[in-house]
Amino acid sequence: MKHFKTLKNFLLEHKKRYILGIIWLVIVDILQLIFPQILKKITDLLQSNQLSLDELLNYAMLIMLLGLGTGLGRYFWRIYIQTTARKAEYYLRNRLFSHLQSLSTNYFNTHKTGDLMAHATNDINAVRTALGPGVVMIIDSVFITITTLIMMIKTTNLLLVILALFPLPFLAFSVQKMGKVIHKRFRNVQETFSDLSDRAQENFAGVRVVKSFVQEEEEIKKFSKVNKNNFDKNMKLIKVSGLLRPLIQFISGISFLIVIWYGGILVIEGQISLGDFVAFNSYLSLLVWPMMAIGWVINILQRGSASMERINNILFEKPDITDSDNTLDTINNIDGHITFQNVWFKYPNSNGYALKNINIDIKEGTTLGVVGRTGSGKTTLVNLILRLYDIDKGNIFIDNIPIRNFLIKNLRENIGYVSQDNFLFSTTVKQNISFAFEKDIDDNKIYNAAKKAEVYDNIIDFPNGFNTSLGERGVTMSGGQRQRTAIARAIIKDPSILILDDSLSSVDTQTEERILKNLKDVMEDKTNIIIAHRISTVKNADHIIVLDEGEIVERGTHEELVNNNKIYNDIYVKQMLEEKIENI
Ligand SMILES: Nc1ncnc2c1ncn2[C@@H]1O[C@H](COP(=O)(O)OP(=O)(O)OP(=O)(O)O)[C@@H](O)[C@H]1O
Repeated sequence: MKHFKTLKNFLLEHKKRYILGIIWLVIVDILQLIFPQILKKITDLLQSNQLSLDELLNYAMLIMLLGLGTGLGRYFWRIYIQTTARKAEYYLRNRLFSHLQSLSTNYFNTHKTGDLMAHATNDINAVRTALGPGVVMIIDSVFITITTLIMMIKTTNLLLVILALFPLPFLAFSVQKMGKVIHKRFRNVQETFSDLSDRAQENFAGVRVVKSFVQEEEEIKKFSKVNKNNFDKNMKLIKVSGLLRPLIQFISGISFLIVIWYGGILVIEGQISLGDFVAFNSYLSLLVWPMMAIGWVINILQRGSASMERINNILFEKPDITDSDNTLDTINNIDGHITFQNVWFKYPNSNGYALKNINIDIKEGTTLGVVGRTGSGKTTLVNLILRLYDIDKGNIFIDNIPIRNFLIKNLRENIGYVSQDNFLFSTTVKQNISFAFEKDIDDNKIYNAAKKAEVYDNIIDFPNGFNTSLGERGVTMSGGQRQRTAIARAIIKDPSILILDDSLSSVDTQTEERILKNLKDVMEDKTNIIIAHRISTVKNADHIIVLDEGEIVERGTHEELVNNNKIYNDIYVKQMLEEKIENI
């Protein structure tokens, strides 16, 4: 149970609700124990012909009141305990999500999204079940077992109690064992169901690929296989879960059989009254539930504890990239002078260096162009400026201050980054462009950014203009439209440093020219880094570097590099030729 320590503060804060819930639970149990005593009284009075109609009515009223009290009590303990368990679930899920947000990029490279989703759903559910039904079952079953046993002994004799209880531990044992198997099989069903929905979802999302490759039949076969797997796992589950109830009835039936046989003899011999016999049976049926509950609760607590341990493993994970003791939280504004000094960088879990001995000086207000073959280290270079990763050797300075001395939040707020994947959220176009702002901002600012990024005309053609939803339930943007929306999202921040990572690759050369012309005044007072495969994108940069296998192999202006006659010129000549062929 030590894993639940993480919830110590939450539980202390909510202990009052738990205590109130437990009080109601005990009240319900006590009321349940009175019921067999009334039955005993009625039976004995009936047998001796001493019960008047009025008295019978009184007893009936009493039974009704008891039922009402039990119902009310059950409602209240549910309100106190179950709602607190739900609160714990809410608290834990929020805590897990905000902790995951604080973890570094590399954590998400090494952990599968599906696993993280499982922690956020299955594991948190298991913890909630332990804190809700788990707590109730333990207290309820212990209290009811002890008190019922006392009442049974008081009502009849010890031998009858021992004989009647003899089969019940088997009940607890079977429920515990079968519960384990049922849970395992249920998990298998859940897994196959998630395979099933993954396959269906992928197929609908990739319907164009499926149709263009004429793979419909093949996909139907594959789906049918996963569906069959789910069906088989469900069958396996039903085989065990269907057995549980008859088994419980069988084992408890043996107890009742013993009571009827031996208890009957005691009544015939006059050692106990008929009322005692009826009350005893009633107590016995009260005991069946706690015996089952003990079996269940062992599994629930074990599962809850294992899930809490898995959640703790995430909660105790420390982010790799953090603010250091030398952080200067007073620097809010960055001018944008970026210096790389003998920088070496290797990705975690990777053998070779992705960047080797990089030296660059990008003066504020200037533009650096970065070209190079795919995999040469261009994106890695900007990842380091954003501190998505920390360098292994050398120094990176911004405004002559080591990059680690900036608050990460301040550093990133001063950078407008258009990433290569141009990820957009499934919200409206407006919300995507104003993503960096917590509050609503002036619509004109959004329109202006969209105009600068040359996407305004496309957006106003969408069904709801800037309020159009994107993603599965909205419009699907073309690659070029996505790129330009991502540019608008970055420039609206008016950052000191603007980074465009291959952000104009999906637009034609004329649109590219227009965007660059529009961005000219945006870029004028900023430090800009433009990564591109196309020379036309970077040719006007103040300084261009060529990366190859993590090293800077050429540097200079466009004219200097063309005259150099090396990699840059090769790419340039090839692209000029391609353009000429296209224009023929
Ligand atoms: N998270 C990562 N873990 C390990 N290696 C990585 C990771 N990201 C990139 N790399 C490797 O680092 C090298 C540089 O990658 P990078 O993405 O910087 O190249 P790039 O020049 O931007 O390529 P492209 O033009 O295709 O975008 C590549 O060999 C790549 O495989």
